[in-house]
Amino acid sequence: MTAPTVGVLALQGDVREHLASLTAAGARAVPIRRRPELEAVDGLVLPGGESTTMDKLLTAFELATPLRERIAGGMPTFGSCAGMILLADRVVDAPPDQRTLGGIDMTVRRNAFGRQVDSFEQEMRAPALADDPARDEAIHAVFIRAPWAEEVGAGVEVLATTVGGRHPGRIVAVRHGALLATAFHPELGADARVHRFFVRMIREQTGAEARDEIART
Ligand SMILES: NC(=O)CC[C@H](N)C(=O)O
Repeated sequence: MTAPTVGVLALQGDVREHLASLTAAGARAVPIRRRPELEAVDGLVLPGGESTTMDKLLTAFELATPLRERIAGGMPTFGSCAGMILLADRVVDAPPDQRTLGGIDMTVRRNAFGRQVDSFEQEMRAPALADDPARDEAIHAVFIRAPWAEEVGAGVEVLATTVGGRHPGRIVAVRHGALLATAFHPELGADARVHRFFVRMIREQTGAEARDEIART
């Protein structure tokens, strides 16, 4: 199968790192700033950065509505950190006028782990994200002013929770259908497992669409 084309929203945040991780995961990775570029991708990454700023830039670049439509239409989308906030249906501890793109039935708390100085790294068990789920390998997770999911709806699969530290047991990776979110930054460092997981999600989705198309004709 040819490599899926995966966009990285390139308005703000750590775009370059996601492009590199997606390439390492076998995708054709492209930065996205305009609507026609968005229409050409099989999946999209919403990078970390600052969700309030991204919200404003999405409106300024006239991307908010087309993005909401594509996400609602089933485009596989992966949000990390600020991107996780953008994918949440509900946000707490955010400015009252902050909007999200939505899609994942969860409430996310912004800056939940504390301020910038409270940023931390830890090894987490996340077998669902591994290349081989039978091998329970630890994932090295980097949290930078990260959110957590305060509550998730019935259709949301929890993929990872924090261990130890000041805030153990917090939900920091979820999947809801074609949508994936992590509170941490898998694009920092050489481990492309989360991006490979996302590329597999896109391949599953495009494979299913191709089978539907054949069934219709
Ligand atoms: N590293 C990050 O993406 C931080 C997210 C940031 N705290 C926000 O609210 O958007």
